[in-house]
Amino acid sequence: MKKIVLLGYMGCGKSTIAQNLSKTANIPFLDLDKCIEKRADLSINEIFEKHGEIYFRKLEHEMFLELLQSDEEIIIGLGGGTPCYANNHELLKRDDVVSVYLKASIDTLYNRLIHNKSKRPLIANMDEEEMREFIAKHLFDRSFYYNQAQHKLPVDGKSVEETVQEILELLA
Ligand SMILES: Nc1ncnc2c1ncn2[C@@H]1O[C@H](COP(=O)(O)OP(=O)(O)O)[C@@H](O)[C@H]1O
Ligand SMILES: O=C(O)C1=C[C@@H](OP(=O)(O)O)[C@@H](O)[C@H](O)C1
Ligand SMILES: [Mg+2]
Repeated sequence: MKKIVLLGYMGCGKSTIAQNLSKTANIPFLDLDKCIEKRADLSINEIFEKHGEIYFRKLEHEMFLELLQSDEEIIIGLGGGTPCYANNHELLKRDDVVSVYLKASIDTLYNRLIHNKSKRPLIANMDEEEMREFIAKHLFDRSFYYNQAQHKLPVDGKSVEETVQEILELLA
C-alpha cells in the first residue's frame, strides 16, 4: 500500500497537515519525530542534548525505514531534516511512496518558528535576527533534497484546510 510522505522545512506544517489530512481522508498517520521520541523514551530536545545530532539522525533513518515497511496505507510526517541525511531522499523514490514537499517561504517559516522554537533544538537558542539568517541559508542548503519530492506544493497564505484539499487533489 502507498505511503503518503510529507516533507519540508521546520514549521512548514508537516505535523499539522499530516494530522488533519489523516482525519479528512480517514487514513492513519504517524509523525516520525513522535515515533522516535516514543522509541527513545526521550524528547527530541533530550536526544540532541544527551546523545547529539548524529545519534538522532541514526534513529531517524532507522525509524523512517521501519515506517516504510508498513503494509497499510499511512501518512507519514517527516522531520525537517529527514530527507537531507543518510540518503533518506532516495527512499522517497520508492514505488510505494507518494512524497509531497510542503514548500513555504522564508517569511512564512520565520513567522511561525519565532513562536515555536523551544522544541526545535537547531534553533531553540537563536535570537530573531540570527534565526532569519539561519532559516534563509539552511533552506537554501536543504532545497536540493526537498525538491526530490514527487509533488511540490506551495503553502504560503493557505489555511490548513486548503492545503489538505490540495493534497487530496494531488493524490486523486
Ligand atoms: N496554514 C497553516 N498550515 C500549517 N500550519 C500552520 C498554518 N497556520 C499556522 N500554522 C502553525 O504553524 C506551525 C506548524 O508547525 P508543525 O505542524 O509542527 O510543522 P512541522 O512539523 O513542519 O515542523 C503549527 O504551530 C501550526 O499551528
Ligand atoms: O529540521 C531538522 O533538522 C529537524 C526538524 C524537526 O522536525 P520538524 O520539522 O517537524 O520541526 C526535528 O526532526 C528535529 O528538531 C530536527
Ligand atoms: Mg513536525
